[in-house]
Amino acid sequence: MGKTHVLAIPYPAQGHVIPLMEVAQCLAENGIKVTFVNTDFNHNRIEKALQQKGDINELINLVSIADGLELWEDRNDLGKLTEAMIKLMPEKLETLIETINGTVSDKIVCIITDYGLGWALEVAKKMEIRRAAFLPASVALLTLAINVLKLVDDGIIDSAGIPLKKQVIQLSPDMPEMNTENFAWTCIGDVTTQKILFQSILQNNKAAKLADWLICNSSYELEPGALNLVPNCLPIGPLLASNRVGNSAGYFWPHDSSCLEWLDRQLSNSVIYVAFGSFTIFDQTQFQELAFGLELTNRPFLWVVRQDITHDIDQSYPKGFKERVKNRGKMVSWAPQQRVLSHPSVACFMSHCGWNSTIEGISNGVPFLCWPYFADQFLNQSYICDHWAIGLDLNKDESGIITQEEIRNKVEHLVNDRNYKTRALNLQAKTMSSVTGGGSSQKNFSNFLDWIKDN
Ligand SMILES: O=c1ccn([C@@H]2O[C@H](COP(=O)(O)OP(=O)(O)O[C@H]3O[C@H](CO)[C@@H](O)[C@H](O)[C@H]3O)[C@@H](O)[C@H]2O)c(=O)[nH]1
Repeated sequence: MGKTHVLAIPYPAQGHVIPLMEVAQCLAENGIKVTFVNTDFNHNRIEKALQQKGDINELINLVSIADGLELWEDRNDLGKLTEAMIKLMPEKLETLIETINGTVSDKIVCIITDYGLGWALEVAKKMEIRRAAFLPASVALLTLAINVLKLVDDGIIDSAGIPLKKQVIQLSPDMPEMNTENFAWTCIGDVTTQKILFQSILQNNKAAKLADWLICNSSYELEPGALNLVPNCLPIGPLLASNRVGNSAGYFWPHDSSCLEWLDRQLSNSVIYVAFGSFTIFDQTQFQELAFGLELTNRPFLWVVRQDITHDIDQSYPKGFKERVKNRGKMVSWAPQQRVLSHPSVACFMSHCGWNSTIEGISNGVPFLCWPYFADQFLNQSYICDHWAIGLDLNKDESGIITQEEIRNKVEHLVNDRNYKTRALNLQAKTMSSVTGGGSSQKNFSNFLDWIKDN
């Protein structure tokens, strides 16, 4: 008998590919064959960045389809990307499935798609294939998304998703507050982009009704309030490579593992880990101020400086910066983040608060310094600072800059007040209980697996 075969398709962004790849690895470990569909653009960089073939289970087959943009077009323009994808990808996906099913005996029995690609659920429905949606972000974000029409009715946003006034809302007392200015779609790009993203939320909400399963990278222990509002959303997280024996995969840039040896040489609980995910861009002034701030802390730091973190080709560090910080500072262009955060030398995490970074920090009991950039990151910041109280936010001065003194002061505050670390360790213990010893996420995953196998 052939193997059970599923197709997994992530939204084409780093924070979406990595956790869905983790789901795929867990399925493959349980004997499921997975066809993992990236966009051509991401497929090429993932293949290039892959360090060891063994990092991806051999039951996972990486394939790709076009995203509808030209090679040179800006994929960080999410409005443009969303429009291009919806025009071309449904047809490409359908053809891909037909081709696969026409050539192999073990036909695709189920599609697992990112919640943000509702059209893939429609394709699956049309082709009479069973379907699951995967949410790589917080369940709090999902509750916001599914309540957007109520927000329109309540006069909080207009029918295009634009806030009618600046205000703070709370969907449940057991969830963080949300500022209308920082709704996931209102803090991205220009108004045109925001309207496109809002329309896409409406379409995805509608398509989600076609899903037989909705799974997410969270846990009941972490987001009880939000999960109460969406009982059909089943958490299977935290999704981490360390839950199995293996490395994370699906990263867009090669990991520079020299930082692990550097971490080995640092004192326990001493290092500031600084990383802002895959989208954050700094202007030159802020970039330099961050460098000065790290210098001013007088503490060891590991800083991920992506090649595209500023618009300047030549990221210029302040004059003499590297000579002054010497070995106290380590800069890499991309780190094996999950392994870095589990290293005993790491004291705190200066982060953009992407959901994966948030989950990875929590799972290792690391307190945060929050520096959100866009999308759901402000909501995650509220979770971290106000709701779980495991971190501090970095505030801008009147000229809109996070100054070096602010960085130094907040680092000192966070590291010297042991309550942050204590709460972070407590949250870690609670959260990790869901993926150990038959915890709730393990049970959900096991039920999900049974459903997939039952074809
Ligand atoms: O040097 C690095 C830095 C990051 N990572 C990994 O890259 C992923 C980054 O994910 P995330 O922290 O979620 O950030 P983004 O890539 O910015 O993720 C996008 O997708 C997330 C999930 O929807 C959203 O929460 C974010 O706001 C959105 O920007 C994580 O698994 C990290 O471990 C590395 O491997 N090496």
